Amino acid sequence: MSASISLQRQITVAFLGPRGSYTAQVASNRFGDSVAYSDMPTIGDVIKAVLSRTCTYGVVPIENSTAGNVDATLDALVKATQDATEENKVQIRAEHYLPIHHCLLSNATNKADIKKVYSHSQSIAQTAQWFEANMKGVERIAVASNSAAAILASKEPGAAAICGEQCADMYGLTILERNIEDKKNNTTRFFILGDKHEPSTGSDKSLLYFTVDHRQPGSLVDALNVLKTHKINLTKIDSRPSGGSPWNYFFFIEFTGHVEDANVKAALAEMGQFCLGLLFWEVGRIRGLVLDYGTVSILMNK
Ligand SMILES: O=C(O)C(=O)C[C@]1(C(=O)O)C=C[C@@H](O)C=C1
Repeated sequence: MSASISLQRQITVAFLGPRGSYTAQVASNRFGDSVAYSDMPTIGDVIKAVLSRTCTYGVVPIENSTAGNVDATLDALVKATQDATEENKVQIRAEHYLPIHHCLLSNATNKADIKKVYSHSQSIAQTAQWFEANMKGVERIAVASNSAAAILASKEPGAAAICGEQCADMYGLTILERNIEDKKNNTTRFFILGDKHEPSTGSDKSLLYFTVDHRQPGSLVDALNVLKTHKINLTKIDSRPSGGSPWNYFFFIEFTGHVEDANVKAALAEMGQFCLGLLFWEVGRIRGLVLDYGTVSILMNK
């Protein structure tokens, strides 16, 4: 066996399982056949597997074009940066966009026999109008993933799942409807996570989170204004409850640039004075994850 193959065999990729999830599809698109895969019951477990080095890489959904953020991922990324040590960190290695076309799968051969439908909460939200128009009043139950929903539907008469068509053969289900997503360009963005990031390539994105003094008028504007001064382009902003006192928030920002770029370094150092309550990561009271636009071959050569 060649050295490079034996090296690749040691690579393990964690994904939100069971087999057949969209996250599994992204993992397979990015890493192919020569790595080992490990399916995890929750998004938090995928991120923990990367942090603990049980797995080399992890794949998690971050947002959907119809239903918005996957909050479980944002929350678990915060937890991972808080649990990180100097040696063990989680970084975002790449992003991946997957068009999502949901099917309705069941043991039943007729939609009229379906009494309940399992799926991930994201997929329930992405098909809400279709259900209103076509299966009004049928109970929908959120479970940990779409493929977990397919397994439940395969064991229960009168149950169905919203999931990808790949689950039909895998779990012996019939495709009753295809393309039931409300928006035809429905797309989910995923992060590929690893233990470190690439050096700056000149075409990177970064994700930071921080909190500000909420009693101080303009504190968020002050923090963001630093990015403007350094000509850093914001691509996304979100907030989540900080988990500490009620009505305090973590702000998440994505911007084009890399933590090693001179203007980003300078901006983060300045932003520190407007941010509160977090331990230092690279600079200031800000924690950050660099989102590399690395290709999978770069990832696997590491
Ligand atoms: O990977 C899966 O199949 C999932 O169940 C997760 C998930 C998500 O959380 O966004 C992934 C993509 C789809 O947008 C719907 C659900």
